[in-house]
Amino acid sequence: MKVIRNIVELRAELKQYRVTSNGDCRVGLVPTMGYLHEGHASLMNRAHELSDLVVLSIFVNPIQFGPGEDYETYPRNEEQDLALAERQGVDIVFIPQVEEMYPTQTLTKIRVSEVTQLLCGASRPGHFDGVTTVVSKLINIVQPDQAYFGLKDAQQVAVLQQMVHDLNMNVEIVPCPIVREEDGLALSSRNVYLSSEERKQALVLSRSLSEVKGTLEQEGSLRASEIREKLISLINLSPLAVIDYVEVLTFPALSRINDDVLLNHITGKLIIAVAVKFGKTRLIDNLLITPKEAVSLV
Ligand SMILES: Nc1ncnc2c1ncn2[C@@H]1O[C@H](COP(=O)(O)OP(=O)(O)OP(=O)(O)O)[C@@H](O)[C@H]1O
Ligand SMILES: CC(C)(CO)[C@@H](O)C(=O)[O-]
Ligand code: BAL
Repeated sequence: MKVIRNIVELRAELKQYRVTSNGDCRVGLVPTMGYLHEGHASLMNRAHELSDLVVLSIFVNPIQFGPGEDYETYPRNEEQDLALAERQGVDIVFIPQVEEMYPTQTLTKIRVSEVTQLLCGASRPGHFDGVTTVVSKLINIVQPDQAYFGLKDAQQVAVLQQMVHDLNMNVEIVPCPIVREEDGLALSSRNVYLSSEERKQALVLSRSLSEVKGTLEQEGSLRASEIREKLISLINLSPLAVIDYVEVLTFPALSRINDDVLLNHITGKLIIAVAVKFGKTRLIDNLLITPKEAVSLV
């Protein structure tokens, strides 16, 4: 496994690789902010299935954090990350410093409209501009055939798919399923911030989502507002939970659903997404469903 910290060297290494394989190789990019866990490992596994060379990037991207967010305290552990990457058979790990990615004042930003307006985009103004800008830079540097992202951050997947479509980027965004702890909590680097009581109560995210999934499977004719109300009352049973948002939207367009519409009349996918704060820690989780399929399970 090669650990590379600058762009010139990374480009040279990739060029060499492409020349030796006569261009007959698929390069896969797995962008992360480090503090790696089994959710990240699942992206690397998927990358080994579809790509021949796996490039992992580890970069805590300052421009996707808002003022007062946790950029400075975001968990970091390079040694542990390199051990996990090695175990996963990653070929190249790219770990740039902030000065390498943003050497002078950056005057260009990539902004996707509409799909960035609700959910995390509403709670974290400017966040997705930071994500789309850094992911564009990583795609330009690595020129991957595939780039792998987790559906824990489902809005991020929708935004990035829109971006590569709109900008004709020659890369496939590969969404990967959410990896959970045995008790259901979605893995997240930020779980490390939780106190033991907060960790127990954080289960309310996955449990309330499973419960509304069960309700949808049993009763087809529900409205988005009924799902939202049920989720809000379930989450509020946890005294430490402070709801940021609870939304039921179409996916990947991320549009609101008029309350005249019964969900079982919708043919496409829906996302039921929640963001909840426990103390200073903000956790997200979601469920992607196809209502017609959910109803036909009955
Ligand atoms: N539980 C998970 N299952 C699947 N993919 C995940 C999971 N957690 C993170 N990922 C994916 O890993 C990639 C890198 O995410 P990141 O480094 O921000 O980790 P994170 O655990 O999501 O951290 P954070 O606590 O900042 O949300 C993203 O594509 C993200 O969706
Ligand atoms: C995609 C990403 C690595 C960009 O910084 C980040 O948003 C993340 O970890 O999901
Ligand atoms: N995985 C999302 C990165 C962030 O919260 O900034």
